[in-house]
Amino acid sequence: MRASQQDFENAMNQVKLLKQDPGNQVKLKLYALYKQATDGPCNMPKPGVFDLVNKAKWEAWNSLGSLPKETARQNYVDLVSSLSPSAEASSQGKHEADEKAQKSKDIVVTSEDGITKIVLNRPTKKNALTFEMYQDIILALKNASTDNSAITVFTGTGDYYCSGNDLTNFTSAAGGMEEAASKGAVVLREFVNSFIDFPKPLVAVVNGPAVGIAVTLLGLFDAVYASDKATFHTPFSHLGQSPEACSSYTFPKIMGSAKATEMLLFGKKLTAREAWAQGLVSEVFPDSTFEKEVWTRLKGYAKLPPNSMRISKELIRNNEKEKLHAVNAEECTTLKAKWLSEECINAIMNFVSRKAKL
Ligand SMILES: CCCCC/C=C/C(=O)SCCNC(=O)CCNC(=O)[C@H](O)C(C)(C)COP(=O)(O)OP(=O)(O)OC[C@H]1O[C@@H](n2cnc3c(N)ncnc32)[C@H](O)[C@@H]1OP(=O)(O)O
Repeated sequence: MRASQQDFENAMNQVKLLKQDPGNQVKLKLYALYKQATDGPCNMPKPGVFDLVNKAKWEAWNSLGSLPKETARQNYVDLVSSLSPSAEASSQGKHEADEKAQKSKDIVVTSEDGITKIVLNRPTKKNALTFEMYQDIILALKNASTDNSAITVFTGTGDYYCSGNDLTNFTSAAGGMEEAASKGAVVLREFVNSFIDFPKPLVAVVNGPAVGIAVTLLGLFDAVYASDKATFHTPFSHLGQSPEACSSYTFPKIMGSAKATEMLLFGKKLTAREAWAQGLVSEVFPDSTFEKEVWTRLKGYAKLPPNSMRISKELIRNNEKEKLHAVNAEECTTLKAKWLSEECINAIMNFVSRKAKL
């Protein structure tokens, strides 16, 4: 299969997220493939003998000769995927990769009865998502996409499903807001991409209130089951932010633009029944029987022929995958700028200094 422009852009983002320096040889190879994929064969004059760095880069690029742009793009994507954290894990064996995700502090991953369960496990902070948790979820989804389970389910521990992005992601970053915003945009893009591309049925078991990105992501799930104690709140304007997880596209499509506006612009909080009436939730259950009813049902669904479910999902998702990736890219760029705005910085500071909650 040929790497698309989107795959290429994703790979470029992944490079920025590498935890380990891949070494100069690999970096030169990445540079050369990138130049070949974007500019074509090297026709620049060779740098002088004392310009060591640029000379090494030139030589790496020039060594690719007339390699076609598409092949260079594919080779770049392959090389990055062999370096990415998930690939690092899978190259050490699938079992170890699963272990890595399962050992994660705030995300618990289990697989049983044909269901891979990804549990947000930070109840003292209402399951707010740290940068580390975003990365762990990316890895857990990558593993779940190829494990033996038929369906994958997200849920939360404690009284909340998830209170959205951990607002201290921005205040505790060593390099300050600028660095946090740049990192945030890259992490967010890859995180949302992993939901757009997830190949198996993805189900949310919303055990309590959901806030921010925990709500917007639901537009990318295949089914959403909610306790009647759950609420759905996207206070982006209150936070000086803008929508993410493709909700600027999925929400108007799911509920119509008038209802989407109330949520995404005015921050209207919905009850579970309102969210059901607007098409965001598949079914609402009484909290007293929620767990029992939902898991019984999901265990039944997990016995359906997995390939058939996968192919049906592919038919549905493929119609708009490209659009979703484009929306995700645009939302991340917009958010990166918003995170550096006075409106947003003030809102986050007010939360952190305990002056404001939602
Ligand atoms: C990098 C990718 C970014 C993607 C962009 C995503 C955007 C979003 O998700 S926007 C939404 C962000 N979320 C919020 O604004 C929620 C903020 N939290 C609250 O307003 C409240 O905590 C609450 C309504 C969720 C719960 O209120 P309450 O029941 O009164 O409980 P506490 O406030 O005492 O919370 C307990 C504990 O948890 C901490 N906490 C809760 N949510 C967050 C959060 N989102 N970020 C950081 N910390 C959170 C809260 O500070 C308390 O901590 P302690 O004081 O240490 O006990």
